Amino acid sequence: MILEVQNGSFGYPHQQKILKDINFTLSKGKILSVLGPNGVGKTTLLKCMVGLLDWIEGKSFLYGEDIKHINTKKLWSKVSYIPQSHTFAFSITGLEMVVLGRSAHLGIFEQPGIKDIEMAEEIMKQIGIERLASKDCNHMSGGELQMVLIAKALINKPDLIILDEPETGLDFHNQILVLNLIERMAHENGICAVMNTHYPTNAISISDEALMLNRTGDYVYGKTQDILTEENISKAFHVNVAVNQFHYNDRIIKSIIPISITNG
Ligand SMILES: Nc1ncnc2c1ncn2[C@@H]1O[C@H](COP(=O)(O)OP(=O)(O)OP(=O)(O)O)[C@@H](O)[C@H]1O
Repeated sequence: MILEVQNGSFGYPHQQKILKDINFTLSKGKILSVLGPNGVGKTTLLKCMVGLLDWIEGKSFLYGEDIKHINTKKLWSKVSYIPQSHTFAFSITGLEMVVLGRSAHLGIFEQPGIKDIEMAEEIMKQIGIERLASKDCNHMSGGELQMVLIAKALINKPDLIILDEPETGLDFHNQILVLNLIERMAHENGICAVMNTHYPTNAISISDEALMLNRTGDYVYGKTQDILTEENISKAFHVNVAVNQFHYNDRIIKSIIPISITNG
């Protein structure tokens, strides 16, 4: 077991709890999708699970060790976190951004060296984004930047990657690029991934497990196909949906289509 959350509850100061008694486990090479309506607490959950916010009650464990007791440097050498919004107040190239991902492995005053730069070049080559090495991150498209940020996460050689809405705002081509990459890093390289997503169809296409939050603070968690049902989605989002399944070449594809707002 790589990540485990036990009885996690959280609310921001002077506000009601938004996460109540969350429990889940994540094994090597598995992908967990977190879903739920806007503002329900998905980003908050990602932050709590890796100790960026403190659970009010409950705990997170990495390899069985309470995350609160893991030395920061050690924790961030095993975990990479890619937040949702990306704006940079300074000019930074794709290669420099990827090299920054090595920081958890460097000493406090240690500068990245030639080895780190070579590693960054290698990772960028592996995922097919060498062309972005000298491009300013502030001038990249959403899809290009997302791939650079995933490369930055991967150079850390993490056991767990947390991605907050990695495919939001990307066109179909870039969504597939990013999702394929997440799937490869998990299912071929054994890295665990937790991703927030607003796209149930994407969750169903790559994730092994799903956790869906709803506004009452309740949630459902389990195998993706058992969780992303018409009934569960309708309850969480107050929308009638149709879950379709069809064959495409030798694959079975599932898609989830929103139909109408539910009454009440
Ligand atoms: N630092 C904060 N202080 C107080 N309240 C906050 C803070 N950050 C988020 N919230 C509130 O907590 C709730 C959950 O926010 P969160 O960003 O976790 O939701 P989300 O499910 O990720 O939303 P979205 O799908 O819109 O990205 C929201 O009502 C939000 O306004």
